[in-house]
Amino acid sequence: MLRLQKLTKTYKTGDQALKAIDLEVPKGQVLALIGPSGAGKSTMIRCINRLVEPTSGAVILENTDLTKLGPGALRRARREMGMIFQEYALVERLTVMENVLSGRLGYVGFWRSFLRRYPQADVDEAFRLLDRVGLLHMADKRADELSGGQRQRVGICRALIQNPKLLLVDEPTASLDPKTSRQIMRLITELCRERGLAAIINIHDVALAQMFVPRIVGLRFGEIVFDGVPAALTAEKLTEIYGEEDWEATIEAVEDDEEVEAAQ
Ligand SMILES: Nc1ncnc2c1ncn2[C@@H]1O[C@H](COP(=O)(O)OP(=O)(O)OP(=O)(O)O)[C@@H](O)[C@H]1O
Repeated sequence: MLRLQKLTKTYKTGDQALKAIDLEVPKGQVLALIGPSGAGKSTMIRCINRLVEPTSGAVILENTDLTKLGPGALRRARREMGMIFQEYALVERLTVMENVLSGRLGYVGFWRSFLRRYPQADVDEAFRLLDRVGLLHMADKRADELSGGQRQRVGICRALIQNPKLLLVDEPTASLDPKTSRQIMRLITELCRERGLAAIINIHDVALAQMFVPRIVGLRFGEIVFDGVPAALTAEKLTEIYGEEDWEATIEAVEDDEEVEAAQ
Protein backbone atom coordinates (compact mmCIF):
# COMPACT_ATOMS: atom_id res chain seq x y z
CA MET A 1 0.00 0.00 0.00
CA LEU A 2 3.04 2.25 0.48
CA ARG A 3 6.08 2.23 -1.77
CA LEU A 4 9.11 4.48 -1.49
CA GLN A 5 11.16 4.62 -4.69
CA LYS A 6 14.65 6.11 -4.63
CA LEU A 7 13.47 8.53 -1.95
CA THR A 8 16.18 11.12 -1.36
CA LYS A 9 16.40 14.10 0.94
CA THR A 10 19.25 16.55 0.97
CA TYR A 11 18.76 19.46 3.36
CA LYS A 12 19.83 22.99 2.38
CA THR A 13 22.78 22.57 4.72
CA GLY A 14 24.05 19.80 2.40
CA ASP A 15 23.16 16.99 4.85
CA GLN A 16 22.11 13.95 2.83
CA ALA A 17 19.56 12.55 5.25
CA LEU A 18 18.09 9.93 2.86
CA LYS A 19 19.99 8.29 0.02
CA ALA A 20 17.69 6.72 -2.56
CA ILE A 21 15.56 4.68 -0.15
CA ASP A 22 13.48 1.84 -1.64
CA LEU A 23 10.90 0.36 0.70
CA GLU A 24 7.58 -1.40 0.35
CA VAL A 25 5.02 -1.68 3.15
CA PRO A 26 2.07 -4.01 2.50
CA LYS A 27 -1.44 -3.26 3.75
CA GLY A 28 -1.75 -3.84 7.50
CA GLN A 29 1.95 -4.32 8.16
CA VAL A 30 3.57 -2.67 11.17
CA LEU A 31 7.28 -2.00 10.93
CA ALA A 32 9.79 -0.37 13.21
CA LEU A 33 12.48 1.98 11.96
CA ILE A 34 15.64 1.86 14.03
CA GLY A 35 19.09 3.38 13.72
CA PRO A 36 21.49 5.75 15.44
CA SER A 37 20.82 9.43 15.96
CA GLY A 38 21.01 11.28 12.65
CA ALA A 39 20.41 8.15 10.54
CA GLY A 40 17.42 9.78 8.85
CA LYS A 41 14.49 8.12 10.65
CA SER A 42 12.50 11.30 11.37
CA THR A 43 13.28 12.63 7.91
CA MET A 44 11.91 9.46 6.32
CA ILE A 45 8.68 9.56 8.34
CA ARG A 46 8.21 13.24 7.50
CA CYS A 47 9.00 12.85 3.80
CA ILE A 48 6.18 10.31 3.51
CA ASN A 49 3.49 12.86 4.40
CA ARG A 50 5.60 15.74 3.05
CA LEU A 51 6.00 17.60 6.32
CA VAL A 52 9.53 17.56 4.90
CA GLU A 53 9.71 17.91 1.10
CA PRO A 54 11.67 15.06 -0.52
CA THR A 55 14.46 16.15 -2.86
CA SER A 56 13.74 13.38 -5.37
CA GLY A 57 12.12 9.97 -5.68
CA ALA A 58 8.54 8.84 -5.23
CA VAL A 59 6.20 8.15 -2.30
CA ILE A 60 3.43 5.99 -3.67
CA LEU A 61 0.41 5.52 -1.43
CA GLU A 62 -2.12 3.21 -3.04
CA ASN A 63 -1.10 4.09 -6.61
CA THR A 64 -0.81 7.85 -6.03
CA ASP A 65 2.60 9.48 -6.04
CA LEU A 66 2.32 11.94 -3.15
CA THR A 67 5.37 13.92 -4.29
CA LYS A 68 3.42 15.04 -7.38
CA LEU A 69 0.34 16.38 -5.56
CA GLY A 70 -0.67 20.03 -5.34
CA PRO A 71 -1.81 21.53 -2.00
CA GLY A 72 -5.50 20.50 -2.19
CA ALA A 73 -4.84 16.93 -3.27
CA LEU A 74 -2.06 16.61 -0.67
CA ARG A 75 -4.45 17.74 2.06
CA ARG A 76 -6.89 15.01 1.01
CA ALA A 77 -4.13 12.40 0.79
CA ARG A 78 -2.95 13.30 4.29
CA ARG A 79 -6.29 12.11 5.68
CA GLU A 80 -5.09 8.62 4.86
CA MET A 81 -2.01 9.05 7.06
CA GLY A 82 -2.37 9.50 10.81
CA MET A 83 0.63 10.86 12.64
CA ILE A 84 1.63 10.26 16.25
CA PHE A 85 4.39 12.45 17.67
CA GLN A 86 6.94 12.11 20.42
CA GLU A 87 5.83 15.28 22.15
CA TYR A 88 2.14 14.48 21.69
CA ALA A 89 1.46 17.95 20.17
CA LEU A 90 -1.80 18.36 22.10
CA VAL A 91 -3.45 21.74 22.58
CA GLU A 92 -2.93 22.19 26.32
CA ARG A 93 -5.92 24.39 27.07
CA LEU A 94 -8.38 22.16 25.21
CA THR A 95 -10.08 19.13 26.69
CA VAL A 96 -9.18 15.55 25.89
CA MET A 97 -12.34 15.27 23.76
CA GLU A 98 -11.54 18.46 21.83
CA ASN A 99 -8.02 17.27 21.17
CA VAL A 100 -9.29 13.96 19.82
CA LEU A 101 -11.87 15.69 17.63
CA SER A 102 -9.18 17.98 16.19
CA GLY A 103 -8.08 14.87 14.28
CA ARG A 104 -11.17 15.44 12.10
CA LEU A 105 -9.92 18.86 10.97
CA GLY A 106 -9.00 17.50 7.55
CA TYR A 107 -12.66 16.51 7.06
CA VAL A 108 -14.87 19.09 8.78
CA GLY A 109 -13.08 22.26 7.72
CA PHE A 110 -11.54 25.00 9.78
CA TRP A 111 -14.57 27.07 10.82
CA ARG A 112 -16.69 24.19 11.91
CA SER A 113 -13.86 22.85 14.07
CA PHE A 114 -13.02 26.37 15.31
CA LEU A 115 -16.61 26.73 16.47
CA ARG A 116 -16.35 23.18 17.84
CA ARG A 117 -19.36 21.98 15.90
CA TYR A 118 -18.39 18.48 15.02
CA PRO A 119 -20.92 16.01 13.58
CA GLN A 120 -22.46 13.71 16.19
CA ALA A 121 -20.94 10.68 14.42
CA ASP A 122 -17.46 12.13 15.08
CA VAL A 123 -18.27 12.74 18.75
CA ASP A 124 -19.59 9.17 19.09
CA GLU A 125 -16.42 7.79 17.47
CA ALA A 126 -14.25 9.92 19.80
CA PHE A 127 -16.04 8.42 22.81
CA ARG A 128 -15.54 4.91 21.40
CA LEU A 129 -11.82 5.53 20.88
CA LEU A 130 -11.33 7.05 24.33
CA ASP A 131 -13.10 4.05 25.81
CA ARG A 132 -10.80 1.71 23.84
CA VAL A 133 -7.64 3.37 25.18
CA GLY A 134 -8.99 3.54 28.74
CA LEU A 135 -9.57 7.30 28.92
CA LEU A 136 -13.34 7.61 28.73
CA HIS A 137 -13.50 9.05 32.25
CA MET A 138 -11.00 11.77 31.25
CA ALA A 139 -12.92 13.12 28.24
CA ASP A 140 -13.60 16.51 29.87
CA LYS A 141 -10.19 16.99 31.48
CA ARG A 142 -7.83 19.59 30.05
CA ALA A 143 -4.84 18.16 28.21
CA ASP A 144 -2.41 19.85 30.60
CA GLU A 145 -3.81 17.77 33.48
CA LEU A 146 -2.69 14.47 31.94
CA SER A 147 0.34 12.26 32.47
CA GLY A 148 2.71 11.49 29.58
CA GLY A 149 1.17 8.08 28.93
CA GLN A 150 -2.34 9.54 28.97
CA ARG A 151 -1.28 12.28 26.57
CA GLN A 152 0.08 9.73 24.16
CA ARG A 153 -3.21 7.80 24.34
CA VAL A 154 -5.00 11.01 23.35
CA GLY A 155 -2.49 11.44 20.51
CA ILE A 156 -3.29 7.91 19.35
CA CYS A 157 -7.05 8.60 19.41
CA ARG A 158 -6.53 11.84 17.49
CA ALA A 159 -4.63 9.98 14.77
CA LEU A 160 -7.19 7.15 14.59
CA ILE A 161 -10.30 9.35 14.39
CA GLN A 162 -8.95 10.45 11.02
CA ASN A 163 -9.66 6.89 9.92
CA PRO A 164 -6.25 6.55 8.25
CA LYS A 165 -4.86 3.59 6.32
CA LEU A 166 -1.33 4.25 7.47
CA LEU A 167 0.06 5.44 10.79
CA LEU A 168 3.33 7.39 10.87
CA VAL A 169 4.68 7.24 14.39
CA ASP A 170 7.69 9.30 15.42
CA GLU A 171 9.40 8.23 18.67
CA PRO A 172 6.12 7.51 20.51
CA THR A 173 7.80 6.48 23.75
CA ALA A 174 10.77 8.86 23.92
CA SER A 175 9.32 10.86 26.81
CA LEU A 176 7.88 7.91 28.73
CA ASP A 177 9.13 5.55 31.46
CA PRO A 178 9.86 1.92 30.46
CA LYS A 179 6.60 0.42 31.70
CA THR A 180 4.43 3.10 30.09
CA SER A 181 6.50 2.75 26.91
CA ARG A 182 5.63 -0.93 26.73
CA GLN A 183 1.96 -0.19 27.32
CA ILE A 184 1.92 2.40 24.55
CA MET A 185 3.71 0.13 22.06
CA ARG A 186 1.31 -2.69 22.92
CA LEU A 187 -1.66 -0.39 22.41
CA ILE A 188 -0.42 0.94 19.05
CA THR A 189 0.31 -2.51 17.66
CA GLU A 190 -2.99 -3.95 18.95
CA LEU A 191 -4.97 -1.10 17.41
CA CYS A 192 -3.18 -1.57 14.08
CA ARG A 193 -4.08 -5.24 14.13
CA GLU A 194 -7.72 -4.55 15.04
CA ARG A 195 -8.10 -1.98 12.26
CA GLY A 196 -5.88 -3.55 9.61
CA LEU A 197 -3.65 -0.48 9.67
CA ALA A 198 -0.12 -0.30 8.33
CA ALA A 199 2.35 1.63 10.47
CA ILE A 200 5.91 2.86 10.40
CA ILE A 201 7.19 3.43 13.92
CA ASN A 202 10.41 5.36 14.39
CA ILE A 203 11.75 4.03 17.66
CA HIS A 204 15.20 4.36 19.18
CA ASP A 205 14.59 1.53 21.65
CA VAL A 206 15.55 -1.69 19.84
CA ALA A 207 14.25 -3.88 22.67
CA LEU A 208 10.77 -2.41 22.32
CA ALA A 209 10.84 -2.82 18.56
CA GLN A 210 11.83 -6.48 18.92
CA MET A 211 9.14 -7.10 21.50
CA PHE A 212 6.19 -5.78 19.53
CA VAL A 213 6.88 -5.45 15.82
CA PRO A 214 7.25 -8.24 13.21
CA ARG A 215 9.49 -6.32 10.79
CA ILE A 216 12.45 -4.10 11.59
CA VAL A 217 14.19 -1.76 9.17
CA GLY A 218 17.60 -0.42 10.20
CA LEU A 219 18.84 2.89 8.82
CA ARG A 220 22.41 4.15 8.90
CA PHE A 221 23.65 7.34 7.21
CA GLY A 222 20.41 7.57 5.23
CA GLU A 223 20.54 4.02 3.85
CA ILE A 224 18.71 0.81 4.72
CA VAL A 225 21.29 -1.61 6.14
CA PHE A 226 18.85 -4.13 7.66
CA ASP A 227 15.36 -5.29 6.79
CA GLY A 228 14.06 -8.42 8.49
CA VAL A 229 12.35 -10.11 11.40
CA PRO A 230 13.40 -9.26 14.99
CA ALA A 231 15.16 -12.60 15.45
CA ALA A 232 17.47 -11.85 12.51
CA LEU A 233 18.82 -8.79 14.31
CA THR A 234 22.07 -10.39 15.45
CA ALA A 235 25.02 -8.74 17.20
CA GLU A 236 26.73 -8.37 13.80
CA LYS A 237 23.70 -6.67 12.33
CA LEU A 238 23.39 -4.33 15.31
CA THR A 239 27.04 -3.42 14.90
CA GLU A 240 26.41 -2.71 11.24
CA ILE A 241 23.49 -0.44 12.10
CA TYR A 242 24.84 1.32 15.17
CA GLY A 243 28.60 1.03 14.74
CA GLU A 244 31.01 -0.68 17.15
CA GLU A 245 30.32 1.40 20.21
CA ASP A 246 26.80 1.79 21.26
CA TRP A 247 24.89 -1.40 20.45
CA GLU A 248 26.10 -3.22 23.56
CA ALA A 249 24.07 -0.81 25.64
CA THR A 250 21.09 -1.76 23.50
CA ILE A 251 21.58 -5.49 24.16
CA GLU A 252 21.87 -4.80 27.87
CA ALA A 253 18.59 -2.94 27.66
CA VAL A 254 16.97 -6.04 26.11
CA GLU A 255 18.22 -8.27 28.91
CA ASP A 256 17.25 -5.80 31.61
CA ASP A 257 13.82 -5.55 30.14
CA GLU A 258 13.35 -9.30 30.08
CA GLU A 259 14.34 -9.45 33.71
CA VAL A 260 11.86 -6.73 34.57
CA GLU A 261 9.10 -8.48 32.62
CA ALA A 262 9.92 -11.78 34.35
CA ALA A 263 9.83 -10.15 37.76
CA GLN A 264 6.42 -8.63 37.19
N1 LIG B 1 15.86 20.73 9.29
C1 LIG B 1 17.07 20.23 9.03
N2 LIG B 1 18.00 20.97 8.40
C2 LIG B 1 19.22 20.47 8.10
N3 LIG B 1 19.62 19.21 8.39
C3 LIG B 1 18.74 18.42 9.03
C4 LIG B 1 17.42 18.88 9.38
N4 LIG B 1 16.77 17.86 10.00
C5 LIG B 1 17.63 16.82 10.04
N5 LIG B 1 18.82 17.16 9.46
C6 LIG B 1 19.98 16.28 9.28
O1 LIG B 1 19.58 15.13 8.56
C7 LIG B 1 20.17 13.96 9.10
C8 LIG B 1 19.07 12.98 9.55
O2 LIG B 1 18.34 13.54 10.63
P1 LIG B 1 17.05 12.87 11.25
O3 LIG B 1 16.53 13.78 12.30
O4 LIG B 1 16.14 12.45 10.17
O5 LIG B 1 17.69 11.57 11.93
P2 LIG B 1 17.06 10.59 13.01
O6 LIG B 1 17.53 9.23 12.63
O7 LIG B 1 15.60 10.81 13.14
O8 LIG B 1 17.81 11.05 14.33
P3 LIG B 1 17.27 11.10 15.86
O9 LIG B 1 17.09 9.68 16.28
O10 LIG B 1 18.37 11.78 16.58
O11 LIG B 1 16.00 11.89 15.83
C9 LIG B 1 21.09 14.43 10.22
O12 LIG B 1 22.37 14.56 9.67
C10 LIG B 1 20.52 15.77 10.60
O13 LIG B 1 21.54 16.63 11.09
